[in-house]
Amino acid sequence: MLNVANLQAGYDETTILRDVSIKVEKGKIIAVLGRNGVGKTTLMKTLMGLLKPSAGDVVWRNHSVKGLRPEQRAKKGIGYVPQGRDIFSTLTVEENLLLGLEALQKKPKKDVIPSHVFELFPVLHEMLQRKGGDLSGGQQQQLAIARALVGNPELLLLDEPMEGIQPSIVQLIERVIIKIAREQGVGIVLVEHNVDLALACSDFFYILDHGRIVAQGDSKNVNLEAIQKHLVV
Ligand SMILES: Nc1ncnc2c1ncn2[C@@H]1O[C@H](COP(=O)(O)OP(=O)(O)OP(=O)(O)O)[C@@H](O)[C@H]1O
Repeated sequence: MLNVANLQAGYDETTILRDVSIKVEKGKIIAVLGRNGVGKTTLMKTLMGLLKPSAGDVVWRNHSVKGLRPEQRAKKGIGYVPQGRDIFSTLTVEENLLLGLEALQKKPKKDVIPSHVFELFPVLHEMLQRKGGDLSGGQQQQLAIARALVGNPELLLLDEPMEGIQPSIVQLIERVIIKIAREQGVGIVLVEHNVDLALACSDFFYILDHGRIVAQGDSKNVNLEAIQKHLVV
């Protein structure tokens, strides 16, 4: 589904990502691991089109999306939940969710939030009229993921969705990620600091170090000792 080949990207004159190649198959969860500042968010931004690569290609369903803007990529089925949630705090939960419809290729005649989103995150249904900014951190994170799901993505980019969230919500988000991958065939790229958590809910992992992929493999068959040197500070 997603084929990233020899990607190079960064900010102004600074190159951060070098020769990064990753693949994401339908219904598979890919974890991207690495210490602070190694380029995980830069990779996500480049996949979404917020940063322009200086070399390499991003191929989505057999077509390069390198020249497409973020909203064009969203319409092609790529959903993005940035680090730090990024919900609209002055809009209600319902208004935030309705914005997710903008990502649909064909907008429905009537603006309706698909009910499966509330099955995954029941608390959002109870809080439809509450302002986004008045939700707890965990609720805001659920709202951010739910808003991306309203756009019916086939690929979901999640940048540290469990960061700073209480364990029960972490478990809920983990269950949701696995469910949408297995049942809806959504491919997922998950950036996550907690190695145990990332490996437990992913199928395949990549480790970034200084902007390069330095290790990769099957998440269920990891030599933890071998990867530790890329992860400990
Ligand atoms: N807007 C920017 N302009 C210039 N440099 C940036 C910018 N954003 C990030 N960087 C730099 O790019 C490098 C990679 O940052 P990035 O946010 O991709 O790392 P990360 O692996 O996601 O880190 P973390 O785990 O802390 O979120 C860092 O050295 C960072 O300082």
